[in-house]
Amino acid sequence: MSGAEELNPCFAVRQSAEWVLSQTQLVSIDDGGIQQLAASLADAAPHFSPASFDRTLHFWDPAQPERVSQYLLVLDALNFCFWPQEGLEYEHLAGGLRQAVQADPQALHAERLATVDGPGVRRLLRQERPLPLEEERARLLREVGAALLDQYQGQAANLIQAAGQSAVRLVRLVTAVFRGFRDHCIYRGRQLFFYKRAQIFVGDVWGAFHGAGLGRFTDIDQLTMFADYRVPVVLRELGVLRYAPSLAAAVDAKQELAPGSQEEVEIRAATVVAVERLRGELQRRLAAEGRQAPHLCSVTLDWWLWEEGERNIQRHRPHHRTLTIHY
Ligand SMILES: Nc1nc2c(c(CN[C@H]3C=C[C@H](O)[C@@H]3O)cn2[C@@H]2O[C@H](COP(=O)(O)O)[C@@H](O)[C@H]2O)c(=O)[nH]1
Repeated sequence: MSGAEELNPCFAVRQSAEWVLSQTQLVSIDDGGIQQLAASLADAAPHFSPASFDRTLHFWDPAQPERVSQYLLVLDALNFCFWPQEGLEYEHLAGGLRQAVQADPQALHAERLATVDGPGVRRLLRQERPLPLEEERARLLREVGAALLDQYQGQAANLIQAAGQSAVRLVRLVTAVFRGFRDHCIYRGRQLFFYKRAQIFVGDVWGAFHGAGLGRFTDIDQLTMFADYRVPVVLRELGVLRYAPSLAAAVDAKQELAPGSQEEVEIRAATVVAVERLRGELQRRLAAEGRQAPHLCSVTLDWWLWEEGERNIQRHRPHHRTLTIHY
């Protein structure tokens, strides 16, 4: 491994996931499923674009890039573990925060974030009932507010600019500056990295700004997919991921899987590797057909898979359940 790779958190995610997959007993990747899914996506992939990012659900104002940046960092500081509350979904987080910023442009000012408490986060998202892990969400926001004030004049936009248009550098900065984004674990004596919220923040900045201005990155293709709890469901339903009977029974019975357990780690790692292999297969197919797919990358592939999950949410089997701040 070269020095540069040692510094590359996205490489660390790929390497971690590949290592886990070399040991897996509970989850396997069906290469026939990869081939089939790549064939079915060959017509859509050339149209993948950062511009598919939803600017109506999310806060967007072309005149306020700083405010958009602050919104996206807060969004992805809180973008985890909705499932303990029946009916609570990502759209309530994105939409609630958007309304908060539209109602009060200072709602996400770093000073406000640095002093927020649990009920304050609930009010920010316009939720009536206590949020899952509500005090943790408040602690994570206080950490973001304090660190922004300490190092970036309170502005997420300054943090983004400090990365010099490198997605890899921005993942490194986010995981260096904010403890809450350090999505890693020790498994069988090894440190494994997933960095889901740090990477999805970079993906969301790229998407919100349609790959221009603050959202311009020269290496966005370095990001991996975002190891959440939705995309594994889609890959399982599409015959790409196969669960051992014991794991399938636990997931389908909605039993909680402990963070860092073999079950949870194998699901997350296999999802990362499967999407990397799917991307490679799609790129090979399109190149062989002489077709261009300028924005085919793990980010746009991830978004397609996640939205495929949203489209089929009623019919798909349950997602795995891990109580965590990471995804
Ligand atoms: N891998 C991946 N995970 C994603 C997203 C998003 C939303 N991204 C939007 C922004 C731009 C794109 O166009 C997407 O529309 C949320 N999540 C994760 O899902 C879970 C919530 O699910 P549910 O309970 O159903 O709301 C939770 O862990 C959340 O962190 C994604 O894109 N990729």
